Amino acid sequence: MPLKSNYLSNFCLIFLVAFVAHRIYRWQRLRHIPGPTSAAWTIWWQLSSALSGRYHERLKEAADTYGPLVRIGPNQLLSIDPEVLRRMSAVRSGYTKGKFYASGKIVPGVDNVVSLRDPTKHKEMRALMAPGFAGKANEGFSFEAAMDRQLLSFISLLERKYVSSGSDVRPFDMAEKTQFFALDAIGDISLGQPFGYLEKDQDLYQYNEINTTSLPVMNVVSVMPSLANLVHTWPLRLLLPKEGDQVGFGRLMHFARSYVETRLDPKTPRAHDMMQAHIDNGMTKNDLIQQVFLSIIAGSNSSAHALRMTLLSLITSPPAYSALIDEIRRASPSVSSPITWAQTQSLPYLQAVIREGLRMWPPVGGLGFKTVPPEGDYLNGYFVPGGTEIGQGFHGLGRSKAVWGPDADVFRPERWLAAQGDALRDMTNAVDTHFGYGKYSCLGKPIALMELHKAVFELVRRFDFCVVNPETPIKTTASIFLFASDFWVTLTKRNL
Ligand code: HEM
Repeated sequence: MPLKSNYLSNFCLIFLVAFVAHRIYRWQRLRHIPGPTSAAWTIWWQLSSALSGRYHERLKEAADTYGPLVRIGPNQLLSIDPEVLRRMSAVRSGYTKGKFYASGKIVPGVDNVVSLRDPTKHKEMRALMAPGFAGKANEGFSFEAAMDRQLLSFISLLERKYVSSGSDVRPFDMAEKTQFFALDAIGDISLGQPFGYLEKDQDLYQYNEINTTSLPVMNVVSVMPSLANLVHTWPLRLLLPKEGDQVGFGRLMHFARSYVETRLDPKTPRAHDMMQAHIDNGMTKNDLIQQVFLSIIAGSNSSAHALRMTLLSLITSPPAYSALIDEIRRASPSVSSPITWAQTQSLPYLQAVIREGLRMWPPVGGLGFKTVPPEGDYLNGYFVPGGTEIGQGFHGLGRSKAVWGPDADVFRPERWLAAQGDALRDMTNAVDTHFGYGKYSCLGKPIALMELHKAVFELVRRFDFCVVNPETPIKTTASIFLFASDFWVTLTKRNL
């Protein structure tokens, strides 16, 4: 018996020594890179920040304190340097997707373009998707016509139900309505039909409600990617949404499957939408189902948040708001209704507003870690060993005083009009990193930019907005995407 307990205590001792030695080894690998002290030892700093709902702000504070390359975990760094972000994702870069991307898997065991970490498979999937998202297909498949239909439907909803006049005051939550618009727009563009959010003016199948409660879970999984595999195993997977569910994500899964089966049925007539381009390009049924999920999740949360934060910034910045109204007033008689994408490109103040909104409020909160190639790399004066993971700090970059100057926290579209030459090019490159870059760049960027330019122009052309709660105009939470609620506004008709 004493012999047995001796074995056990020796085993425990060896385990403890090995554990401590491993921790010390991990700590010393990156000890030359500054960061919060506790972050260097465990992932608790990341996890507690992610759980706080203010992860983006905690990361920015860390970068403000420690510099553009900051250690946020035992093997994790964060970069807010636009050059580093571009270097990591450049087409020929040796960096690859980090473990973070496991959190992008939507259905257990099935990869999509976001979760695919193998560089060859990811490249092949992007090639399959590219024609559906490409500018040429945009024309052929009338992306702009679909966007216009849903923009007019959005305006019609606001005119029908929410115009205030005199003592008839009709406050409404613009956070919710922008989500409805973004969902119907991406539905019409990618699936050839809107989901009906704008027509019904309600959260169909509680999708939004469940979306906003499950995104924080994805956020935690993104900090602890091993959880992604764990939650997909029995018995935890019994808690995950299922196709038979009547609400939320399970309902979406059922919709995606039956929608794709109908589209693949030889009796279904050909359509003019992104899905048709994917079918024509030879995507499998499983890949097509993933496209439906991606369109809804990646295509609605980000655009909706960018739109609502740009609107909020505008209506709470009187000089910018009046300058945009002036530009719209001058342009109005000569542009179509809704304004075309091409016409928006001749309105410098509108373009400056959209860039400034994206700069200050990047809608993607997930860090999209990339793994440093085996030979290591030199970044911001530090040697970073191979295998280190580096996250993309979009919020910190958008507010970096080193990049934007001392007024980085101020919504001032004029900065885009004043800049010229190399300075303007650097600013544009920096804000563009909010869409990712190179081999990992956002495939929906042209759709998002079209949506933002058209919607801001047409909303401000028709309505005057006012926040209802000046003390807390909106509530936001950081997760894989930033999301919002309680953006209470009133609007009155404007005739330009
Ligand atoms: C303002 C709006 C948007 C922003 C800021 C944005 C930003 C991003 C970012 C940061 C990434 C990841 C880059 C990385 O992994 O390093 C991404 C990927 C992606 N986005 Fe967007 N996005 C927006 C709108 C959209 C829309 C409307 C769609 C349409 C469906 C879309 C589809 C995608 C897809 C498919 C990917 C995966 C690309 C890949 O892994 O190769 N996004 N986006």
